[in-house]
Amino acid sequence: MKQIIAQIQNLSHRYTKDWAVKNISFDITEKGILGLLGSNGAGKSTTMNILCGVINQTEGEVFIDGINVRKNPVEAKKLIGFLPQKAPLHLELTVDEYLTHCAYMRSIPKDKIKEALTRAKEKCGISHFSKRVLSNLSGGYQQRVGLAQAIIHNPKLVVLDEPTNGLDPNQIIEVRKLIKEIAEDRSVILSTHILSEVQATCHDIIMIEHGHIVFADTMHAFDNYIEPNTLIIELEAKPPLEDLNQIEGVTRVDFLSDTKIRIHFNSGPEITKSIIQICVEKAWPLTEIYLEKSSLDGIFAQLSKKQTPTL
Ligand SMILES: Nc1ncnc2c1ncn2[C@@H]1O[C@H](COP(=O)(O)OP(=O)(O)OP(=O)(O)O)[C@@H](O)[C@H]1O
Repeated sequence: MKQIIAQIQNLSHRYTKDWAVKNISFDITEKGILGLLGSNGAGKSTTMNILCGVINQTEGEVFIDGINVRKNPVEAKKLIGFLPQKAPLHLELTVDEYLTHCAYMRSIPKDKIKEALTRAKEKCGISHFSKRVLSNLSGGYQQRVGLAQAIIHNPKLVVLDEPTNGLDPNQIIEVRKLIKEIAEDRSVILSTHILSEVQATCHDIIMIEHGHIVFADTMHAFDNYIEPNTLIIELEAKPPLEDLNQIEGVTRVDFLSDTKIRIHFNSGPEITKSIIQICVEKAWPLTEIYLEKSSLDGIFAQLSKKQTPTL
């Protein structure tokens, strides 16, 4: 059984009148990446900031390796590395100057700082930029420096708030790869509003909406749980609408062009068989058929109709 490194118990927080998060509970297991997925304003940053002891929660408790973050923040923070949504970089410093500053802030003994810098820089692929001023690095490399400061003290848990936000597609791929490498030695929790980010990097997923957990399980369970409810077909000629509407399970038909059609259905994905069958019967030359992945909004709509499993 996997060891638990962090426990979030009945966590609630309100800044003013409304609850930003309400009664959230989950565990973070040792090693691997947990994705916290939610749309803007769902409560991801609030949860992360409480987890890292940046703000104190209104209710509930957070334990890192058994240490209560609210009651013993100094000890708890030694176990956590944090890269907030806006990386806390000092752009006028060189990589070495900045990471040395971070090492001091993390109370790393003076004689261990060089070793800590070398290890973090190697892990994050920035050793060759040691003397480079941060403002002269690309966004992707600045984010690597942000990740290096998060692991400078070799924490057991690394918390990353929207770590690929604002990066270009190539930088996103590189940073995701690096996050996976970082998670080989420790636990990582990352927040994002992009489903594909979680699918590309995480083993477990927690979906949060309006401050509540709406789904919590493995990524594998999530992929099996979320069923597509639209598919696209492409034919060589326009088929009669009434024939498509008569297929069992079809709820709506949208013509994207004369020959490309989106079919909404409320039965299982086996509806593809019925569609192929009617194409054969009616001699409609079918050139393409595929199930569409649900959008985040679509998934939230599906989840709200189903009973939600939690970790
Ligand atoms: N300092 C604050 N004062 C008042 N309300 C806040 C504050 N910070 C966040 N909120 C509110 O709390 C709720 C949750 O915000 P939070 O930033 O945690 O969401 P999020 O999922 O991280 O969204 P985003 O991706 O946009 O950062 C939102 O309604 C937000 O407006």
